[in-house]
Amino acid sequence: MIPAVKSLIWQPFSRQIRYITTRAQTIYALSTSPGKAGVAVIRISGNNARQAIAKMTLPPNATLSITDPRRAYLRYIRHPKSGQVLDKGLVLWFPGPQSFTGEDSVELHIHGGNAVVRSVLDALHHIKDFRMAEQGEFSRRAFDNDKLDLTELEGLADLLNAETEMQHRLALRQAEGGLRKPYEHWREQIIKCMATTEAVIDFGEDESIEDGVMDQVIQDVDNLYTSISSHLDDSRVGEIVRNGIQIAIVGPPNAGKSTLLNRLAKREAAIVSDIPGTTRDVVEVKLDLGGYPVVVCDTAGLRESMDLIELEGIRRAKARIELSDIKICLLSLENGCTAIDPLVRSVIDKDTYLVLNKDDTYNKNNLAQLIARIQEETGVKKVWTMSCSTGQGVDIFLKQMIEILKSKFDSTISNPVLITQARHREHLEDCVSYLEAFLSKYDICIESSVV
Ligand SMILES: Nc1nc2c(ncn2[C@@H]2O[C@H](COP(=O)(O)OP(=O)(O)OP(=O)(O)O)[C@@H](O)[C@H]2O)c(=O)[nH]1
Ligand SMILES: [K+]
Ligand SMILES: [Mg+2]
Repeated sequence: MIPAVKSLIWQPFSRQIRYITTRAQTIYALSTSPGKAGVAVIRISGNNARQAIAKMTLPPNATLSITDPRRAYLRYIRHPKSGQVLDKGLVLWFPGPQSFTGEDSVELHIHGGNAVVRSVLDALHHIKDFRMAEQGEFSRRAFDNDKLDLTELEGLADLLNAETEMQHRLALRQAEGGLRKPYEHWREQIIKCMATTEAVIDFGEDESIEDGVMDQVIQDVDNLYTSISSHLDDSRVGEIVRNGIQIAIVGPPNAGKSTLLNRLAKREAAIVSDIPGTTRDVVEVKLDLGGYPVVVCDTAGLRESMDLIELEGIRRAKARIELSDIKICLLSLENGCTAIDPLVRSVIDKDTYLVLNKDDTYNKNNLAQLIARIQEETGVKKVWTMSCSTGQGVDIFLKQMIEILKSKFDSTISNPVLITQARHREHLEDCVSYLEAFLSKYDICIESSVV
């Protein structure tokens, strides 16, 4: 056989064999994070997991005493070859399929010292067909054994990465099947419609196919089209909350943008100076604002410039502004906010909130008139005055910003199913376009048959 053809046939087959043999192995890993801790959990999963109990907890020639599933037994943990005691801890037995992976599993809860953990992991390596798990392998096995589907696995990964209350809520819902249930329902409906349509194509003239079955299919496809389209029409809230709400601080040079960022971050994240054009790169800070994950970006001051590096900074600022969900435009009260630079004007839109900074330098007599004039000129809904250097007005600003986030995202977050990944959105968009194509083609068929 030509070698290239042979390898084409052999390769997938050998990959398959490798997969089957690795599946037969029992895997183990530290499930808690490494480092000093009161307790560390080592998880073992696979056909021979129970051997770990026999080989690691008993003195030689003793009988196996761990019998009840999901019950904690306090035992000495020993080296399987030498019998040397490595630690004393809890041993739990989870017979498959009632375990996370669906396979026989064992958990060892030992002391969380580096040397203890390392010695137990080393000891497990001495049991035949036991090996260290690869990254994500426990979840992979749970998936292969139908314990979790892909959306639940993604939810689980998001749950582990969740840093704020909203991300936690969203991920928990998904990990518990929040997306699986509607997606599974839609899938079943689509398969039913396809099966009926194919039956009509193949046996349409048979008397066994009742009249009007295609009308029902059209109705079902129409309903599917409406539900999936409305699921897609969510202003991308799920993806925004999962990845963090992007807030850009924009404005002319020296307005105090970097001073505001540092105050929000409670550290010197960006350089502050009285030289206009100090910030060039986009400086990002992650914050938790009232449970919402937020990424605040400080950007270069917007103005006409001849300086090539400053121009590059302005280009980067504009690109980031484009991607942001919310903009905070800072103007300085130091010069009385007499005129707004056209470049700054051009980035102000309905998602922009205005902050008049350096309140401490301003004579407040005609502040109300000034705010009214700026609001009229820019059309922004909300204007705050504050002093980023003294902190005056910053707390009120933050409190009201949280209210704005709530009104923007809360009602949608309480929606039981939200798309959290771009991949889900792409597939759903494809699905909607196929349903649409089916509906429009079917219309043509009906029209031509009427003619
Ligand atoms: N009086 C007063 N000075 C402030 C206030 N906020 C910032 N400043 C000063 O204004 C100057 C400019 O501040 P920055 O934070 O560097 O301004 P920026 O908008 O980031 O400037 P660029 O990065 O150059 O665009 C610094 O000297 C700050 O100390 C404020 O509320 N009151
Ligand atoms: K500056
Ligand atoms: Mg700056």
